[in-house]
Amino acid sequence: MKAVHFGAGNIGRGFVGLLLHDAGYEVVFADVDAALIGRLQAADRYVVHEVGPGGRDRIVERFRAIDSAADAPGLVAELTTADVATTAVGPRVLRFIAPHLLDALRARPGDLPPLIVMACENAINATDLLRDEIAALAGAEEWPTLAHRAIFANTAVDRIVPGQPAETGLDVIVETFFEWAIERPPFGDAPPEIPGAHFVDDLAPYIERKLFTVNTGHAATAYLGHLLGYERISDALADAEVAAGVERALTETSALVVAKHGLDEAEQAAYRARILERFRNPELPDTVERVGRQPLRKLSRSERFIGPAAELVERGMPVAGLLDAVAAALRFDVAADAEAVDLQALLRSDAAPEVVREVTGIESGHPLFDPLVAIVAGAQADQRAR
Ligand SMILES: NC(=O)C1=CN([C@@H]2O[C@H](COP(=O)(O)OP(=O)(O)OC[C@H]3O[C@@H](n4cnc5c(N)ncnc54)[C@H](O)[C@@H]3O)[C@@H](O)[C@H]2O)C=CC1
Ligand SMILES: O=P(O)(O)OC[C@H]1O[C@](O)(CO)[C@@H](O)[C@@H]1O
Repeated sequence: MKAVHFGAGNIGRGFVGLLLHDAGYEVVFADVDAALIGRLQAADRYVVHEVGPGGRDRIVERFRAIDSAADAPGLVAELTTADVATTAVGPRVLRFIAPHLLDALRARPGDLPPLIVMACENAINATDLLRDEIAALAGAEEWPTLAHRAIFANTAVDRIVPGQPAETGLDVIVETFFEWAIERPPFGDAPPEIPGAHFVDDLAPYIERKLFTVNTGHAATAYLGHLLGYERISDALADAEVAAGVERALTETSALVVAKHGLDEAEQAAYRARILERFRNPELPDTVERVGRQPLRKLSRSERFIGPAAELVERGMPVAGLLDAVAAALRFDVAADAEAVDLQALLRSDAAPEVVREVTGIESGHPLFDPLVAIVAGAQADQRAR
């Protein structure tokens, strides 16, 4: 069995690659980072170090690696005969993966079972986005002749894999916890065997609960923590003010997922508490800059802040905690982060209502519009005063 995995970064090596390896797949890592691919090609194993209670070392072997920028034909040849293709590259990179998958589906021999495609990104229905990119490239005439050569399944992935210190090389430090939920219906009666993953009939409650609890909470910790000058996530959450701000935002998103998906309120409260414990793990060298990275993506319409806030106000439910986190995100001024730089430039150049439309996708007339305009105007005033 062979799996081609796009993105040999933190989640690629520390989570998806590990679980596919443990499921018996030969993993072929594909990445555009030539140096990283070179190191993987030169190695015959790497270690995933789980830190925290019960953590142990896990060995990954039997992998190969291919430079997807330099050797597109080689990559397509690997994909053409693969059983599984996964990604962990970031939702905005999926469109660059699509052409490779399209070429592989074109070349796929008719006697092979469909290629299983799963995007493992922090985004709702990321695999559907990838499929739509491939279908658009193929066009309305060709796509129906190719679609049956692949099975597209959405997934929700959860494991904190922080930025890695340079001295660890290919090895990866991860938390012990992980969850990989995969939607079952695309597979009919025969889902692939991936111990460690679980198959669910309806992914929506899983992905929304995960994105609007883990990712809302983590990013809120990063933005509120950055505002108070913290570098590490665990230190930020030890601050009572940050912890209270995160708790307010998560109380709101919890109310939404409970109301929308009929989740048990006590169970959701326990899920939330467990997650905060994970963020507090002092052995995870995680930073507010990594967790807050790409604020424009995180402030976009269906993401972890605006997505739940929009639904909450539409239901007449409170959003003050989420709005405080958004206000902090607007002050995430980090020179090394291209999106943070763009966000600060936008705050300097555009009027507040325009910034709200461009960044959050919320239009005037929506009940969230005026509160967001006020928050943006506040961030602009702060910026001018700095
Ligand atoms: N790190 C974490 O704790 C978690 C991350 N995720 C999600 O996983 C995805 C990846 O995140 P990380 O692993 O943290 O990022 P990362 O930056 O460590 O890894 C991404 C990798 O993708 C590669 N890449 C970029 N463009 C590419 C392309 N066109 N083709 C092939 N490879 C390409 C990069 O070179 C890099 O090695 C993101 O969507 C993130 O939201 C999800 C859950 C947890
Ligand atoms: O690129 P993003 O969305 O910040 O993804 C990384 C996030 O995913 C998580 O691992 C949660 O699963 C967080 O640790 C981390 O902040």
